[in-house]
Amino acid sequence: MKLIEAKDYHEMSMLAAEVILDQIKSKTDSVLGLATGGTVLGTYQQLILDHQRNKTTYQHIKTFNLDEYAGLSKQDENSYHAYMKKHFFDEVNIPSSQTFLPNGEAQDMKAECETYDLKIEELGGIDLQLLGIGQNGHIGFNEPGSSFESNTHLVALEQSTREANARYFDSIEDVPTHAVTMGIASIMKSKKILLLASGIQKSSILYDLFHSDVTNSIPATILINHPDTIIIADQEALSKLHQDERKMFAK
Ligand SMILES: N[C@@H]1[C@@H](O)[C@H](O)[C@@H](COP(=O)(O)O)O[C@@H]1O
Repeated sequence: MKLIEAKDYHEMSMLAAEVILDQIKSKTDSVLGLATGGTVLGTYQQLILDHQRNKTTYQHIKTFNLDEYAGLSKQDENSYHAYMKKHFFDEVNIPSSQTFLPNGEAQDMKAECETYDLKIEELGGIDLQLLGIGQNGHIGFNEPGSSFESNTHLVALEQSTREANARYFDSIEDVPTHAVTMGIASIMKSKKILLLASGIQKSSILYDLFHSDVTNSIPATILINHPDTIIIADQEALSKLHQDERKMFAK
């Protein structure tokens, strides 16, 4: 795991966009694993700005999102389908036939998950997976206790996760209780992983991430076993780590 320290949210987003653009430039038909949430919004904004200024093309890019709420229609403004369309897909020249998200309304969820994993494999696997991190250490929606062997599956969301995401909904009761998420094994198969963290609310989990052994009670700790993981975090998110520790992890 290589740590890159950013001054603030804006710098984190700019650095993250650079990593993604390097990937796209080195392989114009890259398969990108994408994330939702507040942390990655600025990164999408930077990619859109670059697309407008430099005409970087997404014509041959394929994308797979990490997760989707169960039971929300694609049109629901809180669905991750709607988030991706609004904040990224509609703003770059990516053909919609090349963007994939789990279907949270699938009748047969097991079949949906299997098909999703197969599709990723069929397109050659994920070259670069973008990740945020939950305050409880979840990646995607792999909550504490998730198996490291899991592929795409249906999960029950922790109350704390529903509370953290309630800010987007009218009330906590409206936050779905379940979601479909790529599993930890699916995420670990990505050739490269880019995890972003910003803000004081992520400082405790980042401290734990760098100090804890690999444990499924903090799912993100598995990332230390991945050969090519970059973490870009801002100063607030790193504020519980000593300067010397930050230097050590930056190597
Ligand atoms: N399922 C998403 C994750 O993919 C995201 O990384 C995380 C952090 O969200 P945020 O960036 O808004 O803090 O929580 C959500 O629940």
